[in-house]
Parts: sequence; structure tokens; C-alpha cells
Amino acid sequence: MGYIDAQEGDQARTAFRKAEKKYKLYKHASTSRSHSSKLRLQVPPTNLTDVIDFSKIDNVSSVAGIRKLQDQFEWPVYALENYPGFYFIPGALTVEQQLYWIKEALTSFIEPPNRTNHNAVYGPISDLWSAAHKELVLVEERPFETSDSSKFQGNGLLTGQENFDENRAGSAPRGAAFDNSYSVKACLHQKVNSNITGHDSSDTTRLTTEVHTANSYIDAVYHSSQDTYKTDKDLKKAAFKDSHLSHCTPQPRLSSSSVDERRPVVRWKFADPRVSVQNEAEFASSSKMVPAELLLRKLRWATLGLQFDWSKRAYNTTIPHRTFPVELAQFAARLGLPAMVDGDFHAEAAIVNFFGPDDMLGGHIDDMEADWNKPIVSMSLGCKSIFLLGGVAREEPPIAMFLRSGDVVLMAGEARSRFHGVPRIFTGADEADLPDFSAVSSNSANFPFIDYIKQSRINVNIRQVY
Ligand SMILES: O=C(O)CCC(=O)C(=O)O
Ligand SMILES: [Fe+2]
Repeated sequence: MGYIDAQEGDQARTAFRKAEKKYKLYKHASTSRSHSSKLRLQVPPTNLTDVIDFSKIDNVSSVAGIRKLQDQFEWPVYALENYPGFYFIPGALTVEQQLYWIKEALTSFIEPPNRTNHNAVYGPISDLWSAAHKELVLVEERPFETSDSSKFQGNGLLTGQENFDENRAGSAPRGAAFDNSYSVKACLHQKVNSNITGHDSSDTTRLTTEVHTANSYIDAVYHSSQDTYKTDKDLKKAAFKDSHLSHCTPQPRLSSSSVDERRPVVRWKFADPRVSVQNEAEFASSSKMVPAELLLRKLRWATLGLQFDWSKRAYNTTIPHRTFPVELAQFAARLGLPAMVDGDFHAEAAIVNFFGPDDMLGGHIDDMEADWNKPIVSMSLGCKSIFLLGGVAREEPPIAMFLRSGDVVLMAGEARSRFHGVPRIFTGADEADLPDFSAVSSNSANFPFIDYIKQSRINVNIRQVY
């Protein structure tokens, strides 16, 4: 969608949607068809004057409605008078802590049995971070017919019946795997031409509705306007759309018995395409492959601790999961204190959101946890973003605030019933407001993480479920 579209139908839009449109990133409409002067448009720069900047609030009394809580907490904490239960802790994480959690998110949080947006298409994927840096590719092995799920154990990709069922009966069409992948030939060709580059300049906006939780969450949407892959127009349209849509258009989950037991099953594993060039016979049985680097770039979410069953829109304790990381749980309990009414905060689940340069998280309410008095503890890592905090209805105009790396937001009680979302992240070097990560790390092993985060934002939002 270009700038013109955004101007149309404003009447019909809710106040929340209007604010999303106001702050979202618009690519210059001429970029996709740069030869057509007719399409050249001047897109006005986003007006950011209304965006609250907690990092610049030193004299709090001068900012109406913002209250600094007195020094009873580890960090300076701000509350918003008209938004009870909402707290903002600017710079709660040190730069070292930010780097630490960025690394944890990319190496540990995305590891099976934690699930990611890629699960529905490829099954569990292990070691994506290192595979991407070794330039490996995810290879489709020869499909075969079976009704025996035990055959899937131990191949490193499909680890259990639950995931197996999810892949087969989940909302992502099986064919999505095929749509999102490349032929061996095309992939090797790309490698040879070193042409696996980032986003292109087309302005084809992808809008997907991501159902995180219950009904209200149906409205959670991701936009990603440059989710494209240079070399193949058709593939770039389909690429990874379905991995978002897997949570987006929930279809009735088939019971195990209703699943077609003899359906061909595709298995995926990482392989080195350079080796295959030398020995193409080795890959003869494999028809599709996806660069790990692309999968990493298209990583959108992972779930920690108790897993959420998107098709039932409920937490499902029977889905294989690891206990919530103790260190993160302890940190979240400390961070959450300003919003606590009574008792302790027991982190049981988290959604880890990964934002690329053009991604956004649409307005939604998180309403699937039992006790709304317990806060959602939400930490921002990486590029600066805009956070919208609205009302219980979309018609209520939201307020906007900047979220920077190291900031923490708490939403408890009444604040939990408010629509919120992230319409924009700022990845430009001059506007991302990243701390100097290299100053806290001379270890070259950290450089790839620092490179990644220069173009990305990670949000870890932590919840007590029961
Ligand atoms: O990315 C953010 O700051 C907010 C994330 C969020 O609201 C969610 O995942 O529910
Ligand atoms: Fe949320």
C-alpha cells in the first residue's frame, strides 16, 4: 500500500488504525516503479511531535499526565495518570544486559521445543542462528508416505507427534513449504552469484492478521512492506506469508484421527550448498531448499515456556515445552514490581517478537492469561520503535511513545484491556538510537549479533499465565 491508499477512506478507519497509518513507514511510492514519473509522490515525513519520549523527560512536572514514581524501585518508573496499570521504565537494562538477552533470544529462545513462526511450515528448526552464519540451507528431503510417526524421531527436525500434527493439520497449508522455498538449482545459482541480499525496494505491503490470543487478538496484524527476495517475483510474494498466516486464519484443528495418515510428509534439514555443488548427486533426492539466512530474516516470533495453541487460542500445557528460563523469570519479577498489586510474579510464558526493518505489530489486546492483575513485562531490544497505547475500543485515539533498546513497559490491571501495538521501527543508523554495543564487547563472536540488531528490534513480553 502506498501513501495514496493511506489517505483514502480515513472516515471509515478507527482512531487506532488512523494512528497506525500516521506512524507507519511509507516507502517512496516511486521506488517500485522508478521509471514512471507519474507515480512519483512526495511522502511527507512522519510527524513525531506527539510521540512521548521518556528519555527526554527530566522535568516531569512539565509533562501533563506523566508521574514519576518516587524512589521505591530499582529504576526510575513513570506512570500515566489516565492509564492506570501502565508503567514505563526507560533504560531498565544496561547495554550488557541488552546484548545478553539479544543473544539469548537468537540462540536459545528460538530453539525447539520452543516454537516459532517457521514451525507450521518446516517443523522444528534447530540451530537457525549458526546455520545462517555458516550459510547453510534448509533442504527438503524426499517426501515419503507413512502412518508411523516414530519415523520422524531423531532426524533433528521433527521431534514429536504434537508438532507433527500441527504441521499437518495446522492452519498453514502444507503447500506453504513449497511456496516458500527455492529449487536447488535456483538456490545454488543465487549462491554462486552472491545475490542473497536484503529487501528490495518494492512497496508491496504485506498485511497479515496474527492471532496471538483470543478474539481481540485477531486484530493483531503484522505489516511488512519489503518482505521480498530479489531474485524471484512470485516466490517473494509467497515467501513467508504463510508462516505468518499460520496464526492468522485459524482453521478447525483436525483431530489426530481425522488427519490423513497417508499424506506425504516432508522433512527438512540444514545442509551446505557448497558441498552439494561438488556432489550434486547427494542432493538429487532433495527438491527444495531455503537459505537459513532468509529464515533468520523472516523469523517473526518464538514462544517461551508454556506454549500457546494458536488454533485453540489458549495455552496448552500438553504441548512440549521447556520450563521458563529461571534467570529471565527472576529478572521479570524484579522489573514487574511497580505494577504488582499483591503476591509475586511467576513468569510462565513469553512471546518473543522479531521485527525486521518494515515490520509492525498491529493493535491488539493480550487477554488470554488468567489474572490480569499480574503485569505483562515487555522489554525492548534493538532499534527504536513507536508504541501505541489506546483504549478498550479501537475508536479511542491512542497515545504514542518511543520505545528504545533497554526500555521496559508494564501493563497490568486496567491497562491490560487496552489496545496497543507497534506501527513502526526505526532502523536507519541515525534514528535507531542503539547503544554502542561494541563498547561493551570486544569479543568478535558478538559482532554478528550486533550486526543483526542494527536492522532489527526484539521484544520479549513475559506473562504469568495462571
Ligand atoms: O513489541 C512490543 O513492544 C509489544 C509486543 C506486544 O504487545 C505483544 O507481543 O503482545
Ligand atoms: Fe501485546
